[in-house]
Amino acid sequence: MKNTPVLTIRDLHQYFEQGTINETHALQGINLTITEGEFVTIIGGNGAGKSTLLNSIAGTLPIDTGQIVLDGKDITYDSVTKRARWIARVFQDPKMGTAQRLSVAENMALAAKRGEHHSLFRFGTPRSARPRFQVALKRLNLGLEDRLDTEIGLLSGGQRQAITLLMATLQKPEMLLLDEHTAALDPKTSATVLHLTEQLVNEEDLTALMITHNMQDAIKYGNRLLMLDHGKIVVDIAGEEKKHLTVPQLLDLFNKASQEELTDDELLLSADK
Ligand SMILES: Nc1ncnc2c1ncn2[C@@H]1O[C@H](COP(=O)(O)OP(=O)(O)OP(=O)(O)O)[C@@H](O)[C@H]1O
Repeated sequence: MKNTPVLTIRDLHQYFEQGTINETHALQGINLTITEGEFVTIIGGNGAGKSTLLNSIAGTLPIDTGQIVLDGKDITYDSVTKRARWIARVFQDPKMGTAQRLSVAENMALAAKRGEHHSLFRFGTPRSARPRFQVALKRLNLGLEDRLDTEIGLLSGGQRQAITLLMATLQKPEMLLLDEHTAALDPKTSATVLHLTEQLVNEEDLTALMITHNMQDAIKYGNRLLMLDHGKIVVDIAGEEKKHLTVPQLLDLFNKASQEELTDDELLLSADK
């Protein structure tokens, strides 16, 4: 049902090296509710807290203060492994998220069992699952349905990210976290994988959170946009307002909301793409 909260974050604070001269207050009281079917893009300068936010949700960082509720369950103190039953994540590095020496089919078989205890893994590929994997791969339109027995490590970065994405959604996650998952790809491949991301999110009715450094992508994809600055959400735009947003308007919003003028070269370059 739409408008049902999937993820609720209450007053989340994250510190690094607390109490030392190097203390960083990386997340400064984040309050956020993401509802079913929302595809949220997150943008912000270097060090704004984007990865820290995703790490806090995924559980790779213990939370200093605050609460995280996923689909009604308080997961604030749950382990990464436990959260993996409900949260899928795709990283920037195409080598992460797949076992390089295993075949496409073997990787997909493991993904289909995401979140289950490792001792339950039956290594190898149940033959009965192969047609299902082929159908899923065909949707990528990259000819990968004929490469079920190819070692994943032999595929290109773009092909691997496409498969990782597919694997993340084989068992519908309650939340899909995309951590700059196209940043290591060339612009054309990045566009293909982003298009595929949108297609999967829409077709599977997923709830997703995607970090990007590219302002145009942040505007083009998804139905809600958050901008982070110094550990705070400074822009939160959704629906029609987001659809009609332009890069200069977004830069303007950022400069109005931010503690400092946007000087981040990477972000500016991305904006020009
Ligand atoms: N493990 C860590 N130890 C110490 N400080 C950290 C650690 N991880 C992040 N930080 C600091 O926390 C702040 C937020 O970092 P984070 O990586 O979340 O930013 P980001 O928005 O993802 O940046 P980028 O776009 O550069 O990846 C930064 O000041 C960073 O230096």
